[in-house]
Amino acid sequence: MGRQFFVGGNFKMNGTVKSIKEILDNLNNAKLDSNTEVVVAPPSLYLLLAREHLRKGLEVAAQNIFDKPSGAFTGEISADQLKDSGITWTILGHSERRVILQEDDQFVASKTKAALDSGLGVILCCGESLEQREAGKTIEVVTRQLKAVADKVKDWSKVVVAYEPIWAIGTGKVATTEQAQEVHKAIREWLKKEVSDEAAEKTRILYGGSVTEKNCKELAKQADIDGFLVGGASLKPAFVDIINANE
Ligand SMILES: O=C[C@H](O)COP(=O)(O)O
Repeated sequence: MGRQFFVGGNFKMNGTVKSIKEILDNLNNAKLDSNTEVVVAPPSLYLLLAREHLRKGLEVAAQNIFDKPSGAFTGEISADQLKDSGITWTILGHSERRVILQEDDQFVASKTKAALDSGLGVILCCGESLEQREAGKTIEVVTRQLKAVADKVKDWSKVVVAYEPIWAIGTGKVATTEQAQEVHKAIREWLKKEVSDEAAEKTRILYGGSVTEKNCKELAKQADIDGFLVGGASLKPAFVDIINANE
């Protein structure tokens, strides 16, 4: 299909100056598939360190932004500030923020619009809970999350969708290749129907949830899996093998 493979490393709230430099050095010194776009997302305190330390061609993402450009918003960071610091991507709508910090679809959509308006790329996360999956509501939940964004954003050229079933995140329970491909295909069909033919053809759809160097190759073979958003394994040297899963 010609979509460039994309692998994001979401460090979440992990790392120290020392350990993050070690992870970045490991990437800097590795032979990485030149056809794969690589983005790492350290905690916000370490974004500049990552930008300064990472070799050219490897990009840095924030794990979140606020939807206003500047002002009295204690503790928040804007898309413009990220751009100013050489950060080119942000993750948005991660389930940990949706669930623990109670971010709703509208807020995620508003932040996605703010990020895109400022020229950032967005890794837009979606995914269902185990309860929703067992109730047969996976596609309904995922498309509802995406629809809130589509209502505000028409140009999806800088959006990468990350499908992350909540029950697979950090649990060691990876979705089967069939489960993942089924949802990715449904997301692509939804993009065709609700956004555009072009968005359906070009939007990368990543899988996230207990991806490791062991399961990544099978997942990468699926027609609609265009890469991964990796949590725990992105902190380990084997992250390189996941980046190279599509070789
Ligand atoms: O953003 C990454 C996902 O939440 C996956 O995390 P995990 O690879 O630790 O399961």
